[in-house]
Parts: sequence; structure tokens; C-alpha cells
Amino acid sequence: MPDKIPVTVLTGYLGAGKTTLLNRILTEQHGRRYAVIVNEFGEIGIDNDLVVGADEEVFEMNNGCICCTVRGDLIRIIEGLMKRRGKFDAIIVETTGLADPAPVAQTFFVDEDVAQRARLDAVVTVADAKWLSERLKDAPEAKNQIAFADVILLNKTDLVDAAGLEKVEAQIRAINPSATIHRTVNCNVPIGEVLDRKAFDLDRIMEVEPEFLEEGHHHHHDEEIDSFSFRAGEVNPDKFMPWISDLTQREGPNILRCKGIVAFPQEPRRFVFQGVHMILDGDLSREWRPDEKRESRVVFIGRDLNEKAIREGFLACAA
Ligand SMILES: Nc1nc2c(ncn2[C@@H]2O[C@H](COP(=O)(O)OP(=O)(O)OP(=O)(O)O)[C@@H](O)[C@H]2O)c(=O)[nH]1
Repeated sequence: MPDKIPVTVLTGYLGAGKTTLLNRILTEQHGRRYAVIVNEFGEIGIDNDLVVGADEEVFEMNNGCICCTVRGDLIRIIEGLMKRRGKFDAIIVETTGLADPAPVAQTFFVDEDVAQRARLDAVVTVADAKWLSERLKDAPEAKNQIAFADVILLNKTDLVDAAGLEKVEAQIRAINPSATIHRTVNCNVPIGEVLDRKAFDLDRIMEVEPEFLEEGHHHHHDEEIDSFSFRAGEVNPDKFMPWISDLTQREGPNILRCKGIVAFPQEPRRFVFQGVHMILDGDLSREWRPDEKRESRVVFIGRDLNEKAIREGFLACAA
């Protein structure tokens, strides 16, 4: 029987830096080939588009959270991949920021076909040094992601002072005393520290969650969190820029995450923006391909957001 394929589960709350880490892994010269499975919360697949696709194959799983409705998809994708062994050396699964990692990890033990052919190498959690403390108060998923981690990247250390870092690291330690913690900016960790760790420890997980190996999963997502996405054609940058900047300043506390790919008239490149609460980043990225439809897509995830007002505001930016 050939060796089992190692699988890394990449988790972390909304906007912590999972895609940043994934892109770092995929662009680094390491001589290994990865198959990547990306699960995204929200109807329009944007993450998939932001992953630097070199030779890697990226499988997208939308319309649901990996730990709930689409777990069957995960099993099917992995089984499909197993038929093409030899084309890649390892699998990376990026979960949505709202996923509970337990049922994802459980798949590798409970589903027999998967368990025979793949092994969970490690759960790697990216934690946002600026926002984790807040999320530990109001988001159970954020706590589970820390509790289940074998390796934790305490990321965005550039946004927090030394005392703040000590405090959040102590909170992490209180939840998970055994994970290796790396402090990072833009997830700048040597790749060997996150991949091929042989770190997943079932005994430890059974202590965290004694029912881990039992079938049946009752993960209730935070009902207050809404996600909506809108599409438009080209948008006018002179309208769009002030709108998005004003919206994130005003509604920032409620916007857990926003991101989008936007088409400006006469601009050959795609404008990509990303936000976490009030912090907004945006830049022109690669050129639109000739076969691509020049459309603008935006996603907002948050609490108590006024969907109608945001939709109207966005559509009013049309070029
Ligand atoms: N200041 C700062 N920004 C960072 C750092 N790492 C990532 N970011 C930014 O944070 C934003 C979110 O990063 P992503 O990698 O897309 O986060 P994610 O966890 O994949 O987000 P979701 O998939 O939406 O949950 C982007 O604008 C990044 O450029 C960091 O260390 N410092």
C-alpha cells in the first residue's frame, strides 16, 4: 500500500491571513506539488481567484461551510484526487473563517476510504493578533480553531504592540498549551514549520473533544452573521473609492470581512480590495484575461449590516 497523502487543514477566523499563507506556500520554491481545496463562505467565489494559481490545481467549494453542508463534497474531492495519485505530493484544505475545524479533521478518521488513503498532517491556524481577543469573546469558532491547532501563526504582529502580543499569546496558551506558536507578519514563517509536520495528535484532540470520533455533527453557526455578495459591470473609481472607504469607516465595527474584485473602465488590470473591520487594503493586480468577463464582484460578511443600503450604494457606483 502506498504512503498516505499528507493533508494540511488551514484554518483561522475571517481575514486572519489564511490566503496570505496559502499564497506564500504556493509561490515558494520547495519542489513539492500541492492540490489545494478552498472552501469559501459567500456565494461568489473570490478567494479562489485570489490564490496565485501556478501549476497547482485549486478546487473550490462554495455555497456552504466545509464543516456542515459541504463535507460530502470534501470527501468526493479527496476521493477524486486519490485516483490521480502521483500528480501531487500533498493536499492543503483552506477552510472558511467560520468553520469549526473539528468535523473537517474528523473526516480523515471517520470516512473509511479517506482514512485509508490520506492522513491529517496538521491543523494550522492563523490568528489575527489585532482582533483575536475580541473574537474569543463573541465567536465560538475562533476558540475552536485555536483549540484544535497543532501549529498557530500569530499573524499581523505589525498591528499590535509588545504588551498586546503578550496578552493575546497568553490567551492562546490558555486555550491550547501544546501548539507551536510563531509570531508572523504576512504569515512569514519557514514553510517547513507548517507543512509536513506529522503533528496531528489524536490523543490530544480526544481530550479537547471526547466525542471527536463519533458520527454526527451539530455545529450551529453564529446566526447573527450575514454574508452577501453583489455583482455589477464596470464601476467608476471616483465613486467606488470614496464609497467603500466611507462604508468601512462607518460600519467597520460590524464588518468582519469584505473583499472584492472590481473592473474600472479603461483599466486593463483588476482592482482587488480586502477589508477586516476598519482596515482596508486595495490595489491593482493582474490584467483581465481576454476570456474573462469584466465584472465587479464584492462580498460582505458581518453582523447587523444593512444589505439593502450596501447593495444600493454599490450599484450606484456603476460606471
Ligand atoms: N497589517 C497586516 N495585514 C495583513 C497581514 N497578513 C495579512 N494581512 C492582510 O489581511 C487581509 C486578509 O488576509 P487574507 O490572507 O485574505 O485572510 P483570510 O484569512 O484568507 O481571509 P478569509 O478567507 O476571508 O477569512 C488582507 O488584506 C491581507 O493583506 C499582516 O501580517 N499584517
